[in-house]
Amino acid sequence: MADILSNITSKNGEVVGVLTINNPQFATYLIVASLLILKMYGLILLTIFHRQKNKVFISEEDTKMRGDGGSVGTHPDVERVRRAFQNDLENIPAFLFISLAYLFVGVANWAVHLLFYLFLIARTLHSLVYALYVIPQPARAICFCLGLLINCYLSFHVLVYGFFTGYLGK
Ligand SMILES: N[C@@H](CCC(=O)N[C@@H](CS)C(=O)NCC(=O)O)C(=O)O
Repeated sequence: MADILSNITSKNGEVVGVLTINNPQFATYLIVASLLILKMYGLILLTIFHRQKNKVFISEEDTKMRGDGGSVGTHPDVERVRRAFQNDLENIPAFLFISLAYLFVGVANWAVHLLFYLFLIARTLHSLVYALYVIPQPARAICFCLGLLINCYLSFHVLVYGFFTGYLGK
């Protein structure tokens, strides 16, 4: 294990464990993961905002919470944010898992920082151009593809590492 971790050093230059807080790679994971989750909750809040604004609710009992009416139904603004959230669900949980596994591969700090922050930027922009500002394509497709490429790269790297190091001991 020591050789895997030999290039993970803290700010003081000491070799640190993968899942310790003074490992800058793990710190980046914690920061990016929590920001991504907060971003997803931002979309949930935006869904609630559009439901309240347009008085369209998901269940009968919700319509009775307001004195001024409302109905069970949907609205294009609500559906747009829900699609953005659904797309997050298709991409972010995979990142949360594979990026954590990637920390065990033992790569340079800059690679982790670059890939993780790029993913955060790509998914944040995806939400902004899809749910908030409705920017014409290919803006959303570019953001999506960047996130997808990073997830695929991380998965491939972890796969190769798992195979060669785990199975073949190289
Ligand atoms: N589940 C997606 C798969 C393809 C995908 O994620 N495309 C990106 C770039 S065009 C996207 O933002 N799709 C919109 C969406 O998932 O609502 C879909 O049906 O579109």
